[in-house]
Amino acid sequence: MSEPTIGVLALQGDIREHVAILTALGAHPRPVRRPEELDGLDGILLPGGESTTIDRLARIFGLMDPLRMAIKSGLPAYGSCAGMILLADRIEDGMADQQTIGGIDMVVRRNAFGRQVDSFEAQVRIAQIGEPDFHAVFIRAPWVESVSDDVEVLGKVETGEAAGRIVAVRHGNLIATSFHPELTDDHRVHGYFVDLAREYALDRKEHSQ
Ligand SMILES: NC(=O)CC[C@H](N)C(=O)O
Repeated sequence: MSEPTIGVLALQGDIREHVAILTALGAHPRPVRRPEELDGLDGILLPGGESTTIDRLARIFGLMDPLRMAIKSGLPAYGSCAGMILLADRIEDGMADQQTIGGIDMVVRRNAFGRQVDSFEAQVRIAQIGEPDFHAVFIRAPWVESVSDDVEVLGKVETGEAAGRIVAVRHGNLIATSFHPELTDDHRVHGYFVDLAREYALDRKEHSQ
């Protein structure tokens, strides 16, 4: 079976780590900086970093509308941390003119876990990737404040002060996590996304025959 080609938005943030994991999983990662680099993708990964910077650069590079169109047309996407913010239809505590790509019908609060805990680690249970719980690393992370009925909650924080907060969701072909799975050796979240991109690629091939 041919493996999916997955774009990694390469404007700012943890690009290299995601490319390495996607490669280890057998997918074909491709950095995306220009609109034409979205052509022919089976998925796109939006890395963590700083959502205001990524938004600003995406607008400068003319990528914002092409990304919106690609996602509207059904392209699978996975956003981690700042990437989660980019996939949210609405944000709280954003910068005054901050825009998102949108697609997931949810409200996400930026830097939600508070200044005292800029970063922390906690267990997250995600039924779709199985046991054991995912050991998640959060860095100035957002949380999901609320979701519409169309959004599936994939995971909540299980341990510590933030227990109960929604930190992983799926809406159609869009997945988002508050945490950074590229910083641990557990590749199950990336694997879940690669599976989604592989299915999308197969579907597209069948429909074009
Ligand atoms: N690690 C991250 O991606 C942090 C996200 C960052 N706080 C933002 O608002 O974009």
